[in-house]
Amino acid sequence: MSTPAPAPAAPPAGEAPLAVRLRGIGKRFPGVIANDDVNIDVRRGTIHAIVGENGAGKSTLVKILYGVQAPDSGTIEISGELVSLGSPADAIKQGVGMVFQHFMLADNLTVLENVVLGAEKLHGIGGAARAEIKRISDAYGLGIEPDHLVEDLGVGARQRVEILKVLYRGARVIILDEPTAVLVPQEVDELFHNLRGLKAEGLAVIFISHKLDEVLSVADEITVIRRGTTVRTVDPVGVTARQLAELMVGSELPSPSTEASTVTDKVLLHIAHLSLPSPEGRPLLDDISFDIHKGEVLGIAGVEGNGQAELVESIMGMRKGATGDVVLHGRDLSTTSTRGRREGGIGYIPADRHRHGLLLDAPLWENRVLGHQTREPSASRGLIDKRAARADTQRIIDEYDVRTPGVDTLARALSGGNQQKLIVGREMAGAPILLVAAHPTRGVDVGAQGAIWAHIKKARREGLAVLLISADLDELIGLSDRIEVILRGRLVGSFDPSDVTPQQLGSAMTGAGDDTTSRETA
Ligand SMILES: Nc1ncnc2c1ncn2[C@@H]1O[C@H](COP(=O)(O)OP(=O)(O)OP(=O)(O)O)[C@@H](O)[C@H]1O
Repeated sequence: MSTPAPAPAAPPAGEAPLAVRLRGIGKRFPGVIANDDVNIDVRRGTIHAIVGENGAGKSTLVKILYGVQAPDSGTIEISGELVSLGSPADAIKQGVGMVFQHFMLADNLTVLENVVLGAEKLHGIGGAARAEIKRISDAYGLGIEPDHLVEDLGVGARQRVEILKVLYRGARVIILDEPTAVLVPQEVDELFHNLRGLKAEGLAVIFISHKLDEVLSVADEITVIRRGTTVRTVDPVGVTARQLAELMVGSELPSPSTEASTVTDKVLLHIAHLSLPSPEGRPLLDDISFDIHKGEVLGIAGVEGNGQAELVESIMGMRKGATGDVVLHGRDLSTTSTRGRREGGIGYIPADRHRHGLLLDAPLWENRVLGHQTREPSASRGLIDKRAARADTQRIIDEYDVRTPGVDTLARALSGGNQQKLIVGREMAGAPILLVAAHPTRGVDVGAQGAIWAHIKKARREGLAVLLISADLDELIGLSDRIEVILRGRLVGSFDPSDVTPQQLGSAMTGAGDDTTSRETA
């Protein structure tokens, strides 16, 4: 798909040749300019981070570079050659690969099967493919075994399989979309070690992240995008996270404030002996008991896949087969429907906003009503009050700074972080007694994250109880009054957030130092 290339410009002395040059990239959606004159140079052998607020246009830009979306204007050069990328297949042909945040691996297949799927022509599906996987794994220190089943791998290893898959297809430019969002600190270190290995071999790594400290520790260059336009590309040396954030938002950030505890002795949520069997035998939840008090935030730390999703869904009445007591404010809800639990006063921010949180093809005001069909202001006397729902949606848009043309925009058209802000605003709107929040700020930029924390803290001051699940350990430590660690469906340790480091939590989460570390087989 490449058009005749102009002669590549000679690289300036002392600088590596360009892997990618984006010039004047523009992309519009109805009512929104997602990219407007974006210019980025990415050199070979470097790690290049892209940062910006929610809705700034980062995903749109990398989707254009990966051939998922066509730009309205601008040019893309790969290794000095002008290219036209009509599809991901075109991008892969040009040596551009992408690792998405949601892994796309089939659990019940082996690493080898996953890697060769769709790329059988390269090295077949047998010995040659296996040898190539081993070669790549060794060359970049990925530690991947071709014959392991993907379902037996942890999150970090799955991500390395995704990276290997892209390398197997010959990528020289690798794009990663928020790769650290699901990793514990130790895994982040490993990933960064791997990324440095890729760059040492002359590859270019482009990654999007909202975690500015991480960006500063690993990137060679950082491009800041604001409202669709490149603000500047900076050298991380000598720049602070705060300065980066200020470049992102175009103004100074308020300082974060710490707050005194508001925990009372009144129990609002009482969970006793909550268990959930799995079809294979090993319980998904094993005899979990805890209380959350009025004005208390209980944080749950755990490596993804250790029961936190099941815990939340059991408390919300979404899991058949769960046993044990769920008592809210003295009322036994153990056999009550999900709707009944919500009406009883539980606000719910689900982990998977696309599956449980939003109707993507419905406008924002209908999404405001979702799950709140029977309550004011979206309903009165049992009927949906469209006008009130629209007005309240506009209030959420204003208060939570949801970047969108208006209440009639489809949820699908919002950037990930802005979808999340809408959900948080909706769930807080019902004045819940208890907020069950799974990853409330996942994919949300630092400014909006601070705003969501402030909303949660304010509600906590007013007596809200919160069950907080988060993969972001700084968030858990900063918001919680108490942290419990979940490992293989059991609560295995309790920590005081004022006295624990992310590294200590990370160790407890992986079971490091205790003899239950090895994975039990079902
Ligand atoms: N398919 C689409 N239809 C309409 N609007 C869209 C579409 N995709 C993105 N947008 C809009 O384009 C803008 C940029 O979105 P994009 O997803 O690129 O932002 P982002 O910087 O990746 O944000 P986040 O950090 O929240 O993921 C947003 O205003 C978004 O609402």
